[in-house]
Amino acid sequence: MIPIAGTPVLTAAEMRAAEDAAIAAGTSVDTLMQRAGAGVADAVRRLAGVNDVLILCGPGNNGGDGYVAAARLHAAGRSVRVAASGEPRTPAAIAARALWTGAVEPLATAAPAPVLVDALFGTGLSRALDAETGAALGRLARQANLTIAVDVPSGVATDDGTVFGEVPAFHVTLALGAAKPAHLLQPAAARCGTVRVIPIGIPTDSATQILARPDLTAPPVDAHKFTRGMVAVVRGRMAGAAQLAASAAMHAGAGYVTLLGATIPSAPHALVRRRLDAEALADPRIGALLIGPGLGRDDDACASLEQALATDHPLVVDGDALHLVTPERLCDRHAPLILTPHAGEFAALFGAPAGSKLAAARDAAVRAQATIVFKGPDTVIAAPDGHAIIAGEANSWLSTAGSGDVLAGAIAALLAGGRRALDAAAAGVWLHGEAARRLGPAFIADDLAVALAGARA
Ligand SMILES: NC(=O)C1=CN([C@@H]2O[C@H](COP(=O)(O)OP(=O)(O)OC[C@H]3O[C@@H](n4cnc5c(N)ncnc54)[C@H](OP(=O)(O)O)[C@@H]3O)[C@@H](O)[C@H]2O)[C@@H](O)CC1
Ligand SMILES: Nc1ncnc2c1ncn2[C@@H]1O[C@H](COP(=O)(O)OP(=O)(O)O)[C@@H](O)[C@H]1O
Ligand SMILES: [K+]
Repeated sequence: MIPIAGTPVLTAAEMRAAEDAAIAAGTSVDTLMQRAGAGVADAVRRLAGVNDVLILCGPGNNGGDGYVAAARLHAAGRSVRVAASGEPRTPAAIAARALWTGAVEPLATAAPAPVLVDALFGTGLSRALDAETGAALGRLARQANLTIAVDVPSGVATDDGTVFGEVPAFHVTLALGAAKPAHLLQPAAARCGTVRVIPIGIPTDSATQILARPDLTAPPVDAHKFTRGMVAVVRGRMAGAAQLAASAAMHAGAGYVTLLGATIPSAPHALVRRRLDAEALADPRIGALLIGPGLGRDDDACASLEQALATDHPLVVDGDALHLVTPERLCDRHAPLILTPHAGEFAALFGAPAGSKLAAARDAAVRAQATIVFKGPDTVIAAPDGHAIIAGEANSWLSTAGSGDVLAGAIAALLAGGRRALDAAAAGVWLHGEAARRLGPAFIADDLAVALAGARA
């Protein structure tokens, strides 16, 4: 059982291709199923203790994994029963079924057990469970103390994270071979509980990875404020938003932060206030220019945005500014560019997302030739070269006004510090999530900005 941070994410088709490549190289489907079932049995043995186990087996290879796991648990002396929705239909699942010598109970009338293992459907699910199967799964899940899904909870769409009808929330999901988008994208991810990968001995490369803790070492001994990175934040109508972003940039490790468009000193005194003019924007030491938080959408906002776009600084575009640009206006910039839309801003800039959030973020990155941070309860970061990073579940108390401004400031600090755009965006999302995790419940965005420093440590 491997924790998923930093591991690859494969769609159903990519997983099938990896399995097919292993099969073409001489590993049989039955061997892969034995490895999967053995990994599941081992995990269940450790998680279930001495409690009785009920394994639900479906008609495909997910069900095959279930039969293998049942046979192995029985051989290990565990109390295990099997219930099925019908006969297995794939050759590998039929062979696996033959290894299980115990009874197979009808799913609809199966008695509950303290530990429920769902091996009904995996990556092959193409539509909603029939009403009887869905009801039985829901009933048995409610009556169990521990629920474990094999590969994915039955009823979630592997690739886009949608759910077909009612799907119980599992405690643990054992991803076979690699994590899939459904383990990270909502609403499916919330049904998965804790996700662990069960290796099945095949290479699983992918352009998509799960967010992992970035390298956040202290500045080198010879650092000075400008080598740590200078961030300039453009202030707009709602000054608080830009202040929050600037505070976040400071607490995320920028060496020098300036707020452009404000001249009256106020706390924090480390924040340098300057007029927004050509001279300030021409400062060659600016390592990242952030525009959008609280900018407004009036003529002044448009004028500020034009000024920012006329520079060749690395740029982070957030909030209102995302309503004032088009992908075509952005796509020929040469300097690094990061856009940080939430769902509404994404739709305004790129149109309603077609397909999964992952696919939509990737397409948007190509269209704007920018790194996209598509925010929400799940966050997808995508670069124009096709690489993508998905952040797992974050503290839902992040749903508070200004937390996006804090994220934009953190990303600007990491971009100014010299990271590539994708790395800066990923490190910013990680730091933001970690700060929220440390704060726990009901924090405000001001606290979140300050907590970035502790998260960095
Ligand atoms: N490939 C490999 O080498 C390995 C694969 N592994 C395992 O296999 C899993 C994928 O297996 P899979 O492709 O057989 O699909 P699976 O999810 O079991 O179900 C599909 C079956 O259900 C049917 N069906 C679909 N929707 C339905 C519905 N709503 N209600 C009723 N039926 C429905 C569909 O038939 P259909 O009716 O659509 O023609 C098909 O018969 C994967 O998650 C992993 O656990 C591991 O063992 C490692 C090696
Ligand atoms: N339910 C949630 N669970 C986890 N993170 C969330 C949730 N809702 C919002 N977030 C995160 O909080 C931030 C909100 O950003 P945004 O919507 O731009 O807020 P604001 O405009 O108020 O600053 C994003 O980083 C987003 O990913
Ligand atoms: K399953």
